[in-house]
Amino acid sequence: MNNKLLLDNLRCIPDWPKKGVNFRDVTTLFKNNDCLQEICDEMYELYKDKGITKIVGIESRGFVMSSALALRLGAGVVLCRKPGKLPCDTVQESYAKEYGKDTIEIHKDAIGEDDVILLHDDLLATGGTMKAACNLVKKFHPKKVYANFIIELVNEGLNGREGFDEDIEITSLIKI
Ligand SMILES: O=P(O)(O)OC[C@H]1O[C@H](OP(=O)(O)OP(=O)(O)O)[C@H](O)[C@@H]1O
Ligand SMILES: Nc1ncnc2[nH]cnc12
Repeated sequence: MNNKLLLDNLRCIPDWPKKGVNFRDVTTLFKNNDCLQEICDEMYELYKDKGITKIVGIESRGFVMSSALALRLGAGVVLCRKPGKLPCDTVQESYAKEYGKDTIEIHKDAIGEDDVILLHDDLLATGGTMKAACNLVKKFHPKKVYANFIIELVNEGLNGREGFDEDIEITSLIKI
């Protein structure tokens, strides 16, 4: 069920960063402690029994709740970053974006075969970023991979949930 507190506090900016895009600005949830608590509580309920050992936060808005939830779950945090930002050896994955290509990367020693991974980002639009992150994490052969978003865009014809591997369990807190 969609959460009224979160929906009421989420700012939407029409035509940003370009005409036709309704930008869902999660910073208006992050700045509000009631919303932050609510997001953390809901995520905790979803994942408290899954044995999550590491949360992989996707740059940059995925970093915020990753660390809050990791502290609550007793898990670690791994940063999934845009290229050239991580200082040590990395494993990379490239993916197609609306215009051109992009790449994300994770430190080579960040994940092991015993890990149960929760990937987290603020928002699912086309799903390109998260599908690439799933492919990247699978290169480490963890025991299990989950994916979570605060916001899932379901009414814009983007079909972001399509194309994920079937073994990835996906959740979102609010669907718009
Ligand atoms: O489902 P998709 O179509 O891949 O879009 C979703 C991605 O786009 C946004 O990030 P952005 O690239 O704006 O990066 P930022 O968080 O660093 O601003 C958002 O935070 C997701 O990571
Ligand atoms: N509509 C949207 N709002 C916020 N972030 C996005 N990333 C991709 N599409 C977005």
